[in-house]
Amino acid sequence: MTRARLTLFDTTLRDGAQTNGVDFSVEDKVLIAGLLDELGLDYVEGGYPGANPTDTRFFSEKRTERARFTAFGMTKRAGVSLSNDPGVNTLLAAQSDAVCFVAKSWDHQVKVALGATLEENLEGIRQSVAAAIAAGKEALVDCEHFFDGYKANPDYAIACARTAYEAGARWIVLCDTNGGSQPAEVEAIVRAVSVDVPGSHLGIHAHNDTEQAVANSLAAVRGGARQIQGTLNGIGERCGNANLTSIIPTLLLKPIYAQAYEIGVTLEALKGLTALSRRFDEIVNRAPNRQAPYVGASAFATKAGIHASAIAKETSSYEHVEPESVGNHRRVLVSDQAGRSNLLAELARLGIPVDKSDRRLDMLLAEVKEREAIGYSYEGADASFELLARRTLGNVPDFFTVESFHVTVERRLNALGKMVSVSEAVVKLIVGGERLLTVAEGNGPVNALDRALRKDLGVYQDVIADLELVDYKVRILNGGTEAVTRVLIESRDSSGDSWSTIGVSENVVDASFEALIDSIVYTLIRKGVAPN
Ligand SMILES: CC(=O)SCCNC(=O)CCNC(=O)[C@H](O)C(C)(C)COP(=O)(O)OP(=O)(O)OC[C@H]1O[C@@H](n2cnc3c(N)ncnc32)[C@H](O)[C@@H]1OP(=O)(O)O
Ligand SMILES: CC(=O)C(=O)O
Repeated sequence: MTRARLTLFDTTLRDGAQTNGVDFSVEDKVLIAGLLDELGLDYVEGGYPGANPTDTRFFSEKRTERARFTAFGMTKRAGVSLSNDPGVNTLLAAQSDAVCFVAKSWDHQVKVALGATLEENLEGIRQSVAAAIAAGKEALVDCEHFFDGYKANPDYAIACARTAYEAGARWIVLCDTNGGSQPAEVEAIVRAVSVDVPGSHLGIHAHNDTEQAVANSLAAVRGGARQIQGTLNGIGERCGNANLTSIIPTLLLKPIYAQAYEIGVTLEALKGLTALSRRFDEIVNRAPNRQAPYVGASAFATKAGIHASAIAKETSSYEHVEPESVGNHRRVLVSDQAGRSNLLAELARLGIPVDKSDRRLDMLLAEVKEREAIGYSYEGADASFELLARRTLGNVPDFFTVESFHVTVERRLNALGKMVSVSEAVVKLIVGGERLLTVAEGNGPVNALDRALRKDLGVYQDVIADLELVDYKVRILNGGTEAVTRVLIESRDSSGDSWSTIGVSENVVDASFEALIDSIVYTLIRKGVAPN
C-alpha cells in the first residue's frame, strides 16, 4: 500500500515566539532552526521579518539547509497598493524559500479587525500570493479563524481558501486560531473544504485552548489535510500550539498512522527526540514538563508496586511504546506506593546485588514506607535511597562520626555601618580516630554548615574537593513554625554527574545537615573509597 506524504511545518520560532515568557535571541533562533532542520521537518517558519530587529536580522540569510525556510507576515493591507505596502515588501525581500501569509477568513473579523470589505480582503490574498510567487517564493496562506469563520459563514471562509489556492498558494492552512474547536468538527470541516481545495494542499494549524491541538491536527489529517503545523514542546500563543514533540512519534509509531502516512522524520532521528525536547527547554530556560508524553521524565516512570511487578515480567505491561524509540528511558520509582518489585528494579539499576527472597528487602520496604510517612520522599532523592538500601543490606562503612555541630546567625552593623547577617558553623567530627573541628562562615546557616563540613574531612578531603551543591529546595510539610521541613539537595562533582539527597526534621538546619552528610557519604561510596 502506498502511503500518503504528510508535511510537517514547524512554527516554534514564529508562533512559539508569541509564548508568554519566551524571548528568542538571533543566536537562539539560529541554534533551534539547525536542530529542527536536523530532525527532518519540511518547513521551518523563522519569524516575522520587519516586525522586530531580531526577526529582520534572522532573515538576513537563509538558516536551514534541508527544510524550506519560511517567512511569516500579513497579506497586503486594504487601501494601499502592493508596492506601497512596506510589510509585504519586507517579507518578499527576506531571505526565505517560502512566505506564509496570515489572512483573515472570518467575515466578522474582516469587518471588525481589518475594517475592510470582504472583497478587499480577498483581493489582498490574491495579490499577496501572486507577488510572492513572482518573487520566486513558495506561497502558503494561514487562514486565520478558519473554523470559527466557517461556522459563521462557510461560503466566505471557503472563498478565502479558494482565492489563495487559485492564486497559486501551495498550502492553504486552516487555522483554529482561538483553539476552541473539537476533533469531530475539525474533521468534518476539513472534509467539506477539500471539495473546493484538494486535501493535498490543505494544512492544519491548531491551538491548544481546550487541550485538543494534537487531536485536532490528527482529525484534520483524517479529514484529508496533508500538512500539520506545530511547535516543539507545544509552545505558542496562550495555551500553545499543536505539540510536534507528541505528533511526530504518534505518526511514526502508531500503526494506524504509520501504515497510512510517511513523514520526513526517520525512526533513527526519532531516537533523538527526548534530547531535542530537553535541549530546547534549556535554550528557552523553561523547566521540562515531567509529564510530557513520550519525552517527559515521567513518561516511562512507574511508581505503583503492582505496575512495577508486571513490568519486571514484561516491560510492555504499562508502556505504550518502547522508551528507547524516542530516546527516553524506563524508570521504576521507590516510594510509599512501591512493592518489592520496585526495590528489586532500582537495586538492579544501582548494581546492588540482592536475592529476590532476601528478607532484608521487606525490612527496606517497611523502612521506606515509614520514612515516607514522616516526610521523606525517595523518588526525588536517588542517592539517599541508595544509602538507605546499602545500610539495610549492611554495606555502608562508618567513614566518620559527627560528634556535634552548631550554627549561629548574627545580624550586626558592619564597618560601613550597614546591617548584615552573618552565619557561622562549627562542626566536630571524628575521622579515622582523629578529632577534627572546623569553623566556617556563610551567607546563611546552611551555607556556613556546608562550608564547614567540606573544609576539612581529614583523609577524605581530596576525594570531596570537587563536590559542589547545585540546588537546594525546602518544603514545609505541614504549616506553622513547628512544621516538619523536607530539604532536598542536588550535588555534583567534576565528572558532571549529579545526585539528590534528602533530610527531614522539625528544624530546617538539621534537615539540611542530614542531606549534606548523605551527599558526602554518597560521594565517598561512588568513588569507591575504603574507610580509614
Ligand atoms: C493569529 C496569529 O498568531 S497572527 C500572528 C501575528 N504576529 C504578530 O502580531 C507578532 C508581530 N507583530 C508585530 O510586531 C506588529 O503587530 C506588526 C509590526 C506586525 C504591526 O504593527 P502595527 O503596524 O503597529 O499594527 P498593530 O499590530 O497595532 O495592528 C495590526 C494591523 O494589521 C492589520 N492586519 C491584521 N491582520 C491583517 C491581515 N491578515 N492582512 C492585512 N492587515 C492585517 C490590522 O487591521 C491592524 O491594522 P490597523 O493598524 O490599521 O488597525
Ligand atoms: C496564523 C495563526 O497563528 C493562527 O491563526 O493561529
